Amino acid sequence: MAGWNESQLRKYNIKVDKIPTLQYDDPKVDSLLSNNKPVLIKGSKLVSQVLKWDLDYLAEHMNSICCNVLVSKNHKFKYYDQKKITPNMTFKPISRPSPMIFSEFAKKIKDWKKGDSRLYMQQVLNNSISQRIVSDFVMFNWDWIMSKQKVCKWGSLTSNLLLIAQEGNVTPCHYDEQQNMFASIRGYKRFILFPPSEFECLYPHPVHHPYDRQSQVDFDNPDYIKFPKFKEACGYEVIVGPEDVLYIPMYWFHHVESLMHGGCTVSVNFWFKAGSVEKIEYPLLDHQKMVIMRNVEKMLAEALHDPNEVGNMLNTIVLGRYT
Ligand SMILES: CCC[C@@H](CC(=O)O)C(=O)C(=O)O
Ligand SMILES: [Zn+2]
Repeated sequence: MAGWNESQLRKYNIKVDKIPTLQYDDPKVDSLLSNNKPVLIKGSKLVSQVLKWDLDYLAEHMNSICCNVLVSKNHKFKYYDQKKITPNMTFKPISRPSPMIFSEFAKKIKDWKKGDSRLYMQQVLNNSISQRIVSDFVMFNWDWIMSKQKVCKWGSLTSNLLLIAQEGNVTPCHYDEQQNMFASIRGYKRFILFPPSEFECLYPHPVHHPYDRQSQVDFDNPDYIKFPKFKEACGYEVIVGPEDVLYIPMYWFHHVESLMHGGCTVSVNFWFKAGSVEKIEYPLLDHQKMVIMRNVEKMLAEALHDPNEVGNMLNTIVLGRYT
């Protein structure tokens, strides 16, 4: 019945459990959402009006729009923050931005051969795209998604990213600081999610590194010497297909891949700001501890006036005293 099979998944040596799959009107959906627990939601019809968004349709209606496209020498598209690249830093990312007009992107995809650089379009949807795309966009099931935003007391919707990936593309393991309702329009994507409690097993880069929020572990070839606890990482796996909506809680790590031999995937995400916490309760939640750790790194870098001094000071504080 499923439109995919195991041979289309990349092989990793990671322990995974399942994520609950529920119908959109199941009352358990709201309790999982409100408790920052991932859930795959079926039947919401969030993007049912845009299932026609395939490469040809989008090329026809976005033809000359210049879009944000990433180019990678391999299959991984590891995001980096350009603002964190300092002049005296030697930073050589594998994937880099290469803006191009949609028709050029579509042509490169069609003509793509093994060995060519891979492409990944990640374009913010706004009203400057094109009349037709805007008129499709307003047909999303906004009543439903806004009702979820309300019941979970999330903050404002910040952006919708239109994601067009080649089969086999991977977004390596990272976390985001926003709530995410991820909708699949075409194709199948495999998600491996890890709760904030797995922080110690995933070794995110330092906050001041361009790869802030990204795991240092290469899932294709993990360095168990540098990252020994990665062996103990426990994740959750789910395949997201057309019309499915996956809730990715803020601060949950996620690895995402477009299934191999499955053709291009088209997805749209809905990023919401976190809600304002009424009052802090103890014990703290794991994601709140990630926020505290981020603030400690930021504060120390500020006080020391040099991000490279932060590690030394943290070691001085901890080694032989807290360990
Ligand atoms: C740039 C966003 C990419 C996306 C993962 C993917 O679909 O490849 C993701 O990580 C998210 O929606 O948070
Ligand atoms: Zn993400």
